[in-house]
Parts: sequence; structure tokens; C-alpha cells
Amino acid sequence: MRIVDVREITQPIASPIRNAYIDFSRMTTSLVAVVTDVVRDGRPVVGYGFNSNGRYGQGGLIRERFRGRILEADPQSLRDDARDNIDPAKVWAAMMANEKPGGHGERSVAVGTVDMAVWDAVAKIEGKPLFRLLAERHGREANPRVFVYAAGGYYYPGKDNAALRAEMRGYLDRGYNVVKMKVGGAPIEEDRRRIEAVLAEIGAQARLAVDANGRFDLETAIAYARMLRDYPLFWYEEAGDPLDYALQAALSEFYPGPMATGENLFSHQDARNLLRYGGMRPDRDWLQFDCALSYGLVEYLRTLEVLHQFGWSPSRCIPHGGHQMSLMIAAGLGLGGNESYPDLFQPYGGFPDGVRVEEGHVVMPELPGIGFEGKSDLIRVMRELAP
Ligand SMILES: O=C([O-])CC(=O)C(=O)O
Ligand SMILES: [Mg+2]
Repeated sequence: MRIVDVREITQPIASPIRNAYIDFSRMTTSLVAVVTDVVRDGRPVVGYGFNSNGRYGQGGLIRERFRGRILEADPQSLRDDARDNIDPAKVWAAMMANEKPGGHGERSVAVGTVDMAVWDAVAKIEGKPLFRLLAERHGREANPRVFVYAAGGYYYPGKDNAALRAEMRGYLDRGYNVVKMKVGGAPIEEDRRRIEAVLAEIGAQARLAVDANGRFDLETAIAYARMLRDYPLFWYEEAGDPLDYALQAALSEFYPGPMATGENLFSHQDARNLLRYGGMRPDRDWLQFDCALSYGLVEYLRTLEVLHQFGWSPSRCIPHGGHQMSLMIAAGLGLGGNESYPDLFQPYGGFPDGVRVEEGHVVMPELPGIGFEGKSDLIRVMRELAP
């Protein structure tokens, strides 16, 4: 049993949207296939992965460093002998050979993307959904019903508050009961009007979260906190720079409501610093670490261990990224839910065909692996890379 190839192709996921920091006009993702020599149902098992939006495709790093380290490793050294499978932690260690600590940068995206494909293959080799495999290995009860919220509310040319309201109405019509919009990309009074427009639209049917994408300095973050606390928001996300833990800590004095951050932290060490120094409150705040950007599930398990040490429940995690991998982790390991982008980043984001959002939840079907085979537009592009 061995990994015989690791393939990567960088694909566009461009759209005309903009948050407070970047536009997505040239956004890309790396699509990866990990090809094994294991045969199931008459065909070789192939695991697939991709990185989530916000960071660009990582073809250079994957091809120059990580692919070769996996393919050159002694296949025996990557095996999970106890289970007659591939061991994701050993593949991870092979990828990270000769990598110094720190400087996580985009290396964590490259490794996270390959790691997703490895877990997909491992669960397919066991012939079960990844969420069931994870629950079994961690002695937990799986819960395939997962909370999801609709992320959108971007800025884009010509978008007025009527269009913003219509967008949010569309999410409610599709079964969501928490929606998210961007702030910080317009003057504060204009953002206030945008928020009031959305709150008027959603009424008591849903809650609203807002996301500043790390745009604010301390003064602006506080000014927004004072404005936002007039409203019963679901959360105030990523006010300041992701590594500015002192800003995050100071903000809790000005914002008693829930806050969320972590999508731009890429390792368990960064996550630990956030919990040590960021003043995050385990009774109300949310952690958004996204395994596809942060060294994958092998590393995310270390991050969950850090949470445990600091007295945080995994149910305070609602990862960034809107991909099925985090849905699997949520269903298998008891996270609080997952992000979803109903209208963006297709075909990568979203759910298997036929999965409907009801009262803000989806139920994951019993598909082997991560379940990409259940999403016809996605598996089509995946099979073009490796059938
Ligand atoms: O706009 C982005 O970069 C995505 C983002 O922050 C989110 O989904 O929370
Ligand atoms: Mg965000």
C-alpha cells in the first residue's frame, strides 16, 4: 500500500467581490489529488483536497517541496500498520522534514491542502465517511447534523443596500438562520446603514455576524465596537490584524458581545498565542482556524489539544472556509459548526448534491471519505486531475 502520485493544479476561484482588505478578482485555489495503489470497488483510491479562499493556490510549494518528500519516502514509513492504512501523521511528518519551526506563512496552506487529500484517501480505504472515522478514533459519538451559516455581504461595484438585503433574503429562503456580512470597507456611518438594512430585512428570522477582515487599528476597532454594540450581533469578527493579540484583548473591554477570529492563524502555536494573549472568552467567543489553510487536520488535532489545555470546548470552533473537510471534522469531533458561502467559490465550497439547509443545519450523507463524490460539479473537476 503506497501513495503513487501527488498531483496539483491551480484553478481560478475569482469573483468581483471585495472585503475590507482584498478583492477576489484573481483568487485561485490548488486542487490536489493523492493517488494510491489501493483498489476499492475496482478502481484505485484517490484522495482529493483544495485550499480555501483567501490564500492563493500553492502549486509552487507543493511541486517543489512537499510532493517529492511524500513520493521519495519509504512507503513503509508512511503506513498505519495497526489499521492497514496510510497514516496521515506520518505523511505530515514526511512533508515537514527539513522545515524549521515558525514562519508558517503559506507553507501551511500547501501542507493543509495535501493533508486534506490524504485524509480523504484514508477514509475511503476504510470505506467510511471521514466524520465516522474521526469519531471512532477519538472515542466520540458522531453527529452528522452540523450548524452552518451563510457568509456573504461583500462589497462589489454597484451593490446598494437593496441588493444587500436581497442577498440576505436569499440565504433565509435557503434555510439559513445566521448570515454574515463584511464591514470596514466603507466609512463607519455607511457600514451602520448597511447593518441596519440587513437587520431590517432578516428581523427575528436570523442573526447577523459582521467581519472586518483584520482591517482596523485599535482606535478604529474600538470605534466600530461602540457602534456595533448597539445591535444584537451573532459576532464581531477579525477586527484587527490576526497576530495583534493585544488589540484583540483590549477590545473585549469595549465589546461585551461575542467576537470571532482565527482564520489567519496557521498553526497550533499561533492558536496557543491567541488563547494566551488575545483575551478571548471561552463562554462566548468563537475560533475560526481553518485546517485547509493551517497544515491540515493532523495539525488541527494539535490545535484542539491546545484548546483543551486552555479550557476551551471544541464546540466554540466554527471554522472559516466553507468546505466539506471542516464539515467532516465538525460532525466527527463536535465542533460548533461551519462556514458556508452559498453563492461563492464554486464548485469547491458547499455540500453534496441534495443536502439542504434546514433551520441552519445540514445533515452529512454517509459517503466514503470527505464525500466529494456526492457533489457532481466538484468531483467532475477532481476527476479531470486524477480519475
Ligand atoms: O473575505 C474573506 O477573506 C473570507 C472571510 O474572511 C470569511 O469567510 O470569514
Ligand atoms: Mg473572516
